[in-house]
Amino acid sequence: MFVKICGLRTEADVDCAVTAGADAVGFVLAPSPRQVSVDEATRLVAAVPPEVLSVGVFLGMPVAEVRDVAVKTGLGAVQLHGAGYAAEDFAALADLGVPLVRATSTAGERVAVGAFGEEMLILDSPRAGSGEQWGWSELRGQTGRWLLAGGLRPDNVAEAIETVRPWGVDVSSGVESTRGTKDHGLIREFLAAARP
Ligand SMILES: O=C(O)c1ccccc1NCC(=O)[C@H](O)[C@H](O)COP(=O)(O)O
Repeated sequence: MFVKICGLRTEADVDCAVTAGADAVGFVLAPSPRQVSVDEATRLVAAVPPEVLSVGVFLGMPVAEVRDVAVKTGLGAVQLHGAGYAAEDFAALADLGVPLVRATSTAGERVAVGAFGEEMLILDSPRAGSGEQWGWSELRGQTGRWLLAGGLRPDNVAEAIETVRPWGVDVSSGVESTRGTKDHGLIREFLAAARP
């Protein structure tokens, strides 16, 4: 089970997630209680070992700017949120050689782009990063490399995996003590629950 822990803001967060076994860590470069600056992201990405994917999360930033940030920070993947990005935006980024991940805020927009060498998809809640659950228990037949996101927590992730059988899972709110502040115990609990 591929596990992404998103919204990390400190080196201690990165160390905790990596040590607990996360396959990917996310840094939010968009308005959010978890937002980090480009300089902070550069410092955090440098703390991520090569076997763990560092994902930059963007919402609406012009793709030329996303490209510059990806190059400057050394991000391993770019997660473009929302429906505002067109196919040509991905083409503009593809020559970066940076895997692209497009998150969709509703199960209806099943947009997948190349990532991790293969197509990848994140099916998220209508309000990304909100901690809100959505109708993922109704999801059937989704195949390929896709992550389930939206309202996951240590106490529901095992059931979500059993019900929906995703390729991976992605969490932010469910491993926080307060919005924007990661709880390292919850990060460890989530990873243990996702991989019993
Ligand atoms: O996490 C945010 O604050 C955020 C802000 C703007 C766009 C996307 C954002 N997060 C994207 C993620 O990948 C989250 O991990 C995902 O939406 C799950 O969030 P949560 O329901 O809080 O676990």
